[in-house]
Amino acid sequence: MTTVIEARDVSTWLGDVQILHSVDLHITAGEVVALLGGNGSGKTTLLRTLLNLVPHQEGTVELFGTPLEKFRAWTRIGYVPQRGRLQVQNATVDEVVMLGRLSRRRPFTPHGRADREAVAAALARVNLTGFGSRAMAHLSGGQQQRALIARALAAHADLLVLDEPFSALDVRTQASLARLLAHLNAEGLTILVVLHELGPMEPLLERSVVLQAGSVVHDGPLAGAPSPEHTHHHEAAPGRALLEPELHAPSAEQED
Ligand SMILES: Nc1ncnc2c1ncn2[C@@H]1O[C@H](COP(=O)(O)OP(=O)(O)OP(=O)(O)O)[C@@H](O)[C@H]1O
Repeated sequence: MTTVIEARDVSTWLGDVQILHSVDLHITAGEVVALLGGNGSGKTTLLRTLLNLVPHQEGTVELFGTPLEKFRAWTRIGYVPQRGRLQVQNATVDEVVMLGRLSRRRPFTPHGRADREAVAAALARVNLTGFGSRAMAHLSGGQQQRALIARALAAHADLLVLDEPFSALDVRTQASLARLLAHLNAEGLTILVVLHELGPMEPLLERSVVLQAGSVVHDGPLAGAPSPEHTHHHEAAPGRALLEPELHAPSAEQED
């Protein structure tokens, strides 16, 4: 099995504060793994550490078998950040998806037919054909997520890393996004996704990793655990029990 992510004993400080404590994470090709945990438990920091967007002070990270410090094949990884972090509101959908092609091209060469075809094919795969000239700001939340996934597909990414892609999406949009991710996984894409609740991803998930205060407190299958929507029992699988306070808290975001 090809190892996609191998993190060992990773600790990350942001400023003076230690956020991640000796985190281990192993993901192999073709897996769908959910990263769960309460607010501030370090999920985003872990993603950003794995992608070398913040430095880690202890431990080792390998991506596709290459140490992070030496890893250059960034087109293999598509990162879909939290929507609040999206800084491309004024760009058109075509421009955003074309960003996925930038790193595949030699510097300063204009994009050619192959790039335009790759963008069109990626938009078709996420069902956004015809949306290319629209501004990102004018898309719905679900369509924005699809456009960002298309950017990764245009780059021919093998690994998709998504940070709370379902937040602020209505239930129907969540379900259709989950179907898209299932489809892409069936085609071979490995998926690491930060989730606040399992929701429509549950059938797709083989494994969950739960962070609490920057440490991994659960890493294993979801199978057999009672649904979080139907239980308050703390004998539920750790991956669920730890999420319960948030699952049952009213969420303003979901009223979007
Ligand atoms: N630049 C920073 N300097 C110091 N602490 C930070 C910084 N950025 C985030 N933190 C803290 O790190 C902790 C982990 O944050 P992180 O965003 O990784 O958590 P999270 O699990 O993704 O949370 P959420 O579910 O709310 O998005 C939080 O306590 C946060 O306040």
